[in-house]
Amino acid sequence: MGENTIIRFEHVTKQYDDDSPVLQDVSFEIEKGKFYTLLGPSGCGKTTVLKLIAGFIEPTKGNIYFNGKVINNLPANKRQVNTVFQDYALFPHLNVFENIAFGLRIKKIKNDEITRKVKEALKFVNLEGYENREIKEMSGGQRQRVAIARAIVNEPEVILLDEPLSALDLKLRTEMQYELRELQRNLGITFIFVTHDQEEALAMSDEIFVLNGGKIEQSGTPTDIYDEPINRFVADFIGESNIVSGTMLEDYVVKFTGKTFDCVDAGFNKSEDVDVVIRPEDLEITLPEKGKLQVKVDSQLFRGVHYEISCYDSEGNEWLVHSTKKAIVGEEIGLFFEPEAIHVMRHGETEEEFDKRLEAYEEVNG
Ligand SMILES: Nc1ncnc2c1ncn2[C@@H]1O[C@H](COP(=O)(O)OP(=O)(O)OP(=O)(O)O)[C@@H](O)[C@H]1O
Repeated sequence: MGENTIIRFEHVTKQYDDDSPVLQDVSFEIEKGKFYTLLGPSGCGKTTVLKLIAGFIEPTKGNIYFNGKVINNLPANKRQVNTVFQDYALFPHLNVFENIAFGLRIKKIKNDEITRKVKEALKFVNLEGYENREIKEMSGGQRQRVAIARAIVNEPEVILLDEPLSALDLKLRTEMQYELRELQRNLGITFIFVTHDQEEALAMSDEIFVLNGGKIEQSGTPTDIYDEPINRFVADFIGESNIVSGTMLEDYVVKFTGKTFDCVDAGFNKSEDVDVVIRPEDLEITLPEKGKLQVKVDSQLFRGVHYEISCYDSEGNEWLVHSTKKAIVGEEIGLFFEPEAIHVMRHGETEEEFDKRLEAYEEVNG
């Protein structure tokens, strides 16, 4: 365990009743002072991970460590963790000041100390002077900030945020993404943020854990995960992708859509069936004879910065292209891409298997 590790999950399984486990043998480490995001589709177990960290539920198997100590059964109020809920869970009958002061009053902290701390927390979330406002007089974004102030006023080591931006409209949501990120940097507290919105995860996080069906599919920085998805699920879930089936003929040579291409991937079995990913922004529109693939333009949407162009090859695969150049619907065009744009993935490979394969390859090939 690294010296900066604050939370560690060691083979954690969570099962409710006799149902199949909602988390299965999950292991990961959270470091101090970073912004983490748990990303995945509805029901994949994100909230369950948060509840285990907060102490609202206990693991069925495995261990959870906080600063090196097992905390599996430690009551929630004994943990250095505060949660910001999706619906903010503010007290409607208390004003802003009393909402934020609530936890401090329970801890029997002196009045002048409470006033100082609440004011400081309000300053952090840009709500100075709002102490006496009623909750019902606050907008969605302001309530969000009160909820965050209520969490940071306790000076926890970790703040858990369960889809805290999902109730906000798009513009406010984007503003709050910046604010939250800034706030986390200024406070230096570990944030663990839950979302099913991949763009939000990419924009905000130091590290992302991609969850699916109670397991972590991949973890890494936003660029790691975007540029090197390890399997079809991650590629499909993070950003838009063109994913086709292919065959790895030998190291650095892959075949798909009936053609052979140079690529930068290696370490597969000879003639292994693989999934091939190319991101829409890595495809360039050109003349048919200059393209590596020949396709027919099916439809086109203007997206502000780029055109989103949908094309089909002769085998019926769809190719999505993001281009600043316009295409003509119904026309034959060529698609050009560099070898680096091709990402080859082993069917259903896990992160552990991926790392092992790479290690084994590097051992043999240096
Ligand atoms: N108390 C419970 N008893 C039984 N099953 C539960 C309980 N809480 C959650 N589950 C189940 O566990 C699974 C994971 O739920 P969880 O809330 O962790 O998912 P999530 O990824 O946060 O989903 P969402 O994005 O929809 O909130 C779901 O299938 C859910 O129905």
